[in-house]
Amino acid sequence: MIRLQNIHKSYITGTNKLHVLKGIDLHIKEGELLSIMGSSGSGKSTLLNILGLLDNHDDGVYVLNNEEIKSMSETKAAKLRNNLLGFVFQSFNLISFKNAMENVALPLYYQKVSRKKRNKLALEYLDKMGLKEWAHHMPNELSGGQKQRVAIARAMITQPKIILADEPTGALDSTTSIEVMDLLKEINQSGITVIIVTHENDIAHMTDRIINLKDGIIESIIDNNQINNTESVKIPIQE
Ligand SMILES: Nc1ncnc2c1ncn2[C@@H]1O[C@H](COP(=O)(O)OP(=O)(O)OP(=O)(O)O)[C@@H](O)[C@H]1O
Repeated sequence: MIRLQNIHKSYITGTNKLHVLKGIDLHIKEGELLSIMGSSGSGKSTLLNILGLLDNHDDGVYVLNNEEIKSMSETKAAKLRNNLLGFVFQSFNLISFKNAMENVALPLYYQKVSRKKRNKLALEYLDKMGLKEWAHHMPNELSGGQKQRVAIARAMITQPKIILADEPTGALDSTTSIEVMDLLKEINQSGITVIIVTHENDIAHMTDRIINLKDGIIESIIDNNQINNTESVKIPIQE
């Protein structure tokens, strides 16, 4: 589903060049639940933005769903982004003057789906997230966990194959974090690939694999399924 080969990314500010990703090699299988960890500034969000086609890599090969990204036009990349990917953010990014149903329906507005159909679908997705009664409430009337579930419903309404979540539990207390993770796990069990950036060990250990980034390279990969099934712990990176 996703193959990264020797991905590099630098940011240039004024006369300074900051080399953030220094050769990332990674293969993510369809249906995987994966987390990316690493200290602040290690390049987690940069990597997620590249995976989500929100930013370009400078060098290396990125193949998404059998298509190489670098040689792709911006229009094609936007189409792929809209059809294949769903995004969830730490700060929920809900529109404050639209109710929960309208927030969930928004991606379908851009796909020119009729108001009646998009509201019907939004209600279905809110129902799946256990939020049907909250459909007509404004974001400021919802708890953090409810807001994140609305944001997840919004990410799911276009039926993406991959969900990219940047610190989805970063603004939530621990009980609510587990609830949101359980929801993302359920989504993953329906066959959707889920990639989560997190600072929290507990959250990362709920995923299949943990990618540890350090200074722009993958320092180690932890296979949680192997840990659960066997004695194996860390898989060293082979250069
Ligand atoms: N658009 C940009 N322009 C210039 N520098 C940037 C830009 N985006 C990120 N950086 C820098 O790149 C480095 C990596 O940033 P990134 O956000 O990927 O790290 P991170 O691991 O996600 O950090 P955090 O955990 O704090 O969110 C940081 O030093 C950051 O300041």
